[in-house]
Amino acid sequence: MAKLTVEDLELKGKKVLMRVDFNVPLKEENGEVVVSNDNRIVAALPTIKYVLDNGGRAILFSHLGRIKSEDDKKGLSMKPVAQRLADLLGQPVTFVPATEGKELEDAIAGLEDGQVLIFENTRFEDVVNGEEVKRESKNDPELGKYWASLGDVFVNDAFGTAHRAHASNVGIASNIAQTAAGFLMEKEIKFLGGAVENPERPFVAIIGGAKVSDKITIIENLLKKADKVIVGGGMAFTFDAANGKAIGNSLFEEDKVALAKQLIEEAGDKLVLPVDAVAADKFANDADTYIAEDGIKDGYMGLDAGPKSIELFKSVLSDAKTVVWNGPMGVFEMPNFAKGTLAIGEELVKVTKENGATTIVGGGDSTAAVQQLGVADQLSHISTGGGASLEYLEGKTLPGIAAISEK
Ligand SMILES: Nc1ncnc2c1ncn2[C@@H]1O[C@H](COP(=O)(O)OP(=O)(O)O)[C@@H](O)[C@H]1O
Ligand SMILES: O=C(OP(=O)(O)O)[C@H](O)COP(=O)(O)O
Repeated sequence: MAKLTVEDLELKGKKVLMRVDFNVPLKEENGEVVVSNDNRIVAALPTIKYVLDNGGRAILFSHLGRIKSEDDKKGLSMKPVAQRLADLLGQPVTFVPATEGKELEDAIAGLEDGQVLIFENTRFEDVVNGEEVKRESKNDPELGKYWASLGDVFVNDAFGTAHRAHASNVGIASNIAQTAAGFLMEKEIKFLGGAVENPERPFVAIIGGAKVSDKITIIENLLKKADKVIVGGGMAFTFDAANGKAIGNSLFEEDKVALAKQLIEEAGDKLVLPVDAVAADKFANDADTYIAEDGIKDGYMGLDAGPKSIELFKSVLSDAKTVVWNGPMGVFEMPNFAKGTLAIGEELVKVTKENGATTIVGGGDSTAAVQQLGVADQLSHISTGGGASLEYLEGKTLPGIAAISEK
C-alpha cells in the first residue's frame, strides 16, 4: 500500500506538526554560532512552503547534535537554525526556546494560517535537571503523546532521522490520527529504493566518519550486499586496533574491537582498510604531522587517509558501477586533513562521468564535504540521510517510515 503524503492532507487552518531533520553543521563566526551548511534546511523547504501556501500553521520539530549533559545544551540551541530558515523562507520564523510548556503552547495558539514556528532542540528532553533520561531518544510515551497533542496532523519530512524510533517521529505518529510523508521523504525513498533493488555491479560502499558504534553494524550488512566495502575516516582505527596495529590517540571504540575482528575475518578481501594515515600530535589544523605506515606512534592520532590509502581506494573505485558513500575520510573541516575526502569526491565524479556509475552520497557532514568540493551536482544523488540512507540501502524497514500512515 502507498503512504499518505502531505498532498493528501487538508491543511487550511490546521496546526501542522512537521518533523524535519535540521541536524546541520554549525560554526562560530564573530563570537556567534551560525549554520555552516544549510543543505538539510534547503531540502525541507518545498514541504514547508507547501504547508504554508495551503494555509497550514507549521510547527517545526528537529533535533540538533547529541545531548548527554546540561553543558551540551549550550552550543546546540535551535536558534541559529531558526534564523537561517527565516532567511531562506523570506518570512519571519518564531523561535520558541522551550520543548514543552506554556510558552510553547501560547506561541502555537497565536499562530495564524501561513505562519511558522520552530521550537528548541527536541533532544534537550534527553537531559532533565542534569540527568540523562533520554525522553526523546528512548521515545518516552508521555512525550510523544504530549507533542502530538499540540497539533492536528503530522508531516514527517525527516528522512535523515528515519532510522531512529524517537518521540518526535515515531512517538508523535503513534498518537495522532494522520501522519503523512513530506516531499523530501518521498524523494529519498523513491531514489534509494530504485538504487538498491538491483544495483549495477561492481557495487562499492565507502564508510567513514566518526559514528563507529552506529555504523559498524551497517558495515556488517553491507558486506553481504556490496562487492567491496571501504572503511576509512575515524571508523578505520577500531579495525586497525583489531588487526593489532598501534593507533595512538586516534578515535576508537574498544567495545567494538571484537566485532571488527570478526568482520575482518569473515569479509576477506571484500573489506578494504587504509594502509597509512596522516597522523597529528593534536586535533588542530596546525598540528605537527607525519605519514604513519606501520601504526601510529604514541601521542599522535590519525586524522586523514595517507597517500597510499588514497591510491588504494581510488583503484577499488575505478571500475565501480554503483557507489554509496557515507562519512568523510578524515577531519575534512580542517584543510590540512581534507585530502582523503577530496580524493574520494573527485574519484566519484570520475566514475559517474566515465563509467556511467550511480553515485550516492549521504549524511550531513559527507554532504557538506562534497558541497565544499563543489562536486555535489556532478554525482547521481545527494541524500540528506547518512545512517538512514545506509540502513535503507541494507533493506531495513526504517521506523520513521513505517510510522507514516497508509493511504
Ligand atoms: N580520523 C578521524 N578522527 C576523528 N574524526 C573524524 C575522522 N575522520 C572523520 N572524522 C569526522 O567525522 C565526522 C563525520 O562523521 P559522521 O557524522 O559519521 O558523518 P555524516 O554526518 O556524513 O553521516 C566529521 O565531522 C569528521 O571530522
Ligand atoms: O545526522 C544524522 O545522521 P547521519 O550523521 O548518519 O547523517 C541524523 O540527523 C541522525 O542523527 P543521530 O545519528 O545523532 O541520531
